[in-house]
Amino acid sequence: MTDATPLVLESVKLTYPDGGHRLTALDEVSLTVAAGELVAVAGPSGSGKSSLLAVAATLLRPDSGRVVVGGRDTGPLGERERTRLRRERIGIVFQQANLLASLTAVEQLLAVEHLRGGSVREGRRRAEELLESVGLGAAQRRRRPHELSGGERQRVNIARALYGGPSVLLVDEPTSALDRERGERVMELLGSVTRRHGTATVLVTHDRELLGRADRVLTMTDGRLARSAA
Ligand SMILES: Nc1ncnc2c1ncn2[C@@H]1O[C@H](COP(=O)(O)OP(=O)(O)OP(=O)(O)O)[C@@H](O)[C@H]1O
Repeated sequence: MTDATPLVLESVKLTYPDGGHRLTALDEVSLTVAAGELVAVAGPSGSGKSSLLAVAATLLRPDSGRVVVGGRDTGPLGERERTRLRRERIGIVFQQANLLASLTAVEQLLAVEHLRGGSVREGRRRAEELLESVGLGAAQRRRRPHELSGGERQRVNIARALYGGPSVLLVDEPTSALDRERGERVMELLGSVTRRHGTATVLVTHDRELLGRADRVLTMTDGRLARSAA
């Protein structure tokens, strides 16, 4: 493990094809996130928030600029190395909890262990502990996604993202499917998870009311990132 800054984006530009032109989704975006820091990125629909996460997750390559994870410039890495880096360093929580319908909560996490080629017995203990730490009781840990509430599913999703011990946690609209109270509780959880696990966490949302738990709030407007006035 290195103690380099977990996540640094330097002058990142990302464009998509748009008819005969290119649409600029990220316009010279720079961002540094320290271990144990929760950064929230707010901004209207289409401003580039998901694109920011996709680039930080090394799922998309920027047109220019650098994405540095744990001190390592990801630009020169091939696809296989990027996949390994993601598996070892980056936890991703998508908008909808994309859990596998036939697996219990514990098994969702064990599926990650399986991908990593690790020990299932060790994995089971870790899965139980992580699920407990995000607030899921023993009975809930045995349930399949359709037997859990939206907030509980999102907790499973967060526990699964933490399973590999990531130094970077990227979270896309974690509360969009939840009512206000459950949304606030998930935000509270993300704050405590960030501190407990020491992750560099970036959370994007269009919901400004949920930003109170963040250490820093940034605003995305037309692909540009700026410190929020409020
Ligand atoms: N694969 C793609 N191809 C072309 N254009 C895209 C693609 N993905 C996103 N865009 C465009 O890039 C811009 C930024 O999109 P992005 O999804 O990053 O915004 P967002 O802030 O996450 O929006 P939302 O809050 O609605 O999820 C938008 O104009 C969008 O239409």
